[in-house]
Amino acid sequence: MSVYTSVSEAQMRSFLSHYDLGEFTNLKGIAQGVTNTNYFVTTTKGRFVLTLFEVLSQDELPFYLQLMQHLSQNNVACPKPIAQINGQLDANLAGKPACLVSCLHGADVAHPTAEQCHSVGKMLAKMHVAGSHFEQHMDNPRGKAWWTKECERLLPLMSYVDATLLKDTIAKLNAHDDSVLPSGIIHADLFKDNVLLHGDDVAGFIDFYYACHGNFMYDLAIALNDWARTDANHIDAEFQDALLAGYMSVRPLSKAEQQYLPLAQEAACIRFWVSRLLDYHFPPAGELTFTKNPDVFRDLLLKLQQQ
Ligand SMILES: Nc1ncnc2c1ncn2[C@@H]1O[C@H](COP(=O)(O)OP(=O)(O)OP(=O)(O)O)[C@@H](O)[C@H]1O
Ligand SMILES: N[C@@H](CCO)C(=O)O
Repeated sequence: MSVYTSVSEAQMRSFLSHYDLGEFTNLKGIAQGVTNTNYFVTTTKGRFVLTLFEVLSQDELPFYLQLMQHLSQNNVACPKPIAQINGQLDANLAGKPACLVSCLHGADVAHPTAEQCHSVGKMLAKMHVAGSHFEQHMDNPRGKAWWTKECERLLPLMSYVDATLLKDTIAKLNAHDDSVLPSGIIHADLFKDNVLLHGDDVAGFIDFYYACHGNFMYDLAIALNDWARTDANHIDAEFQDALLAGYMSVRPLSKAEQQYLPLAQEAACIRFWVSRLLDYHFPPAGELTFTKNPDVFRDLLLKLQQQ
């Protein structure tokens, strides 16, 4: 369950008085999701999603909401943030930073088809193109500096073999100059549970809260490592090709980007192997997350390196 913060109808009615969304009709907690509290809110003007942020601070919210606003205004499928009557996108409810966004008609899928992978690739390319004229900047909070620092506390807790794999791969990635590759706003967490699909079409990307600046191929690699990964934990060539073809139908990849793909996929493995190991060994106080299996990305990394 993921309604960590309860909201009463009276609180909701008072909250809605700051919006031009008609009268309150219904409030329903959303069971999925791990980090934040989410509700479906229905008013006489439609259905919306209310998020109460359990980790992000009020100051951090405007970047992500303005980014989603920019992307949705540029035909990228994602929720549209709803502004208050005073124009502000971020709000506060029950003592938590909060926002209302449009409700998308779709659902996430655990086992996508090749057609769905194609659509996701196409929408990711549209996002990269549209993000290139978003004027704000955000450094990647989970980039090279982060994994280099964080691996120091993980290495002593790992087997010799795993620690060597982690250390050597990080050294290889850090030695590679990826700053010359095309870059811009990336989603940086485009796993299957962060895309709502409607049939073969993308209803919307959600969860932009790791979005930042980075190279596009790395973003594509994060998506490939989840969308094309089978239950047996290997990359399915048909799904990978479909996602890449969808992407390239909007934004062709340069030769340098194509050559970088295998390394980008290793980087994407390291990013999530490290964050999952940190969640496992050092669960944050007031624990809200449940740990996803870190070994998946160690094993995928090994397979990629053996190819
Ligand atoms: N704009 C939206 N329209 C429709 N449904 C949405 C929307 N945003 C979120 N949802 C639903 O709420 C669920 C939880 O959202 P989300 O995955 O963003 O949770 P979170 O806790 O904020 O993030 P995470 O689980 O990645 O930590 C989604 O799986 C989806 O079913
Ligand atoms: N998508 C991440 C969790 C959220 O960052 C993972 O599967 O480890």
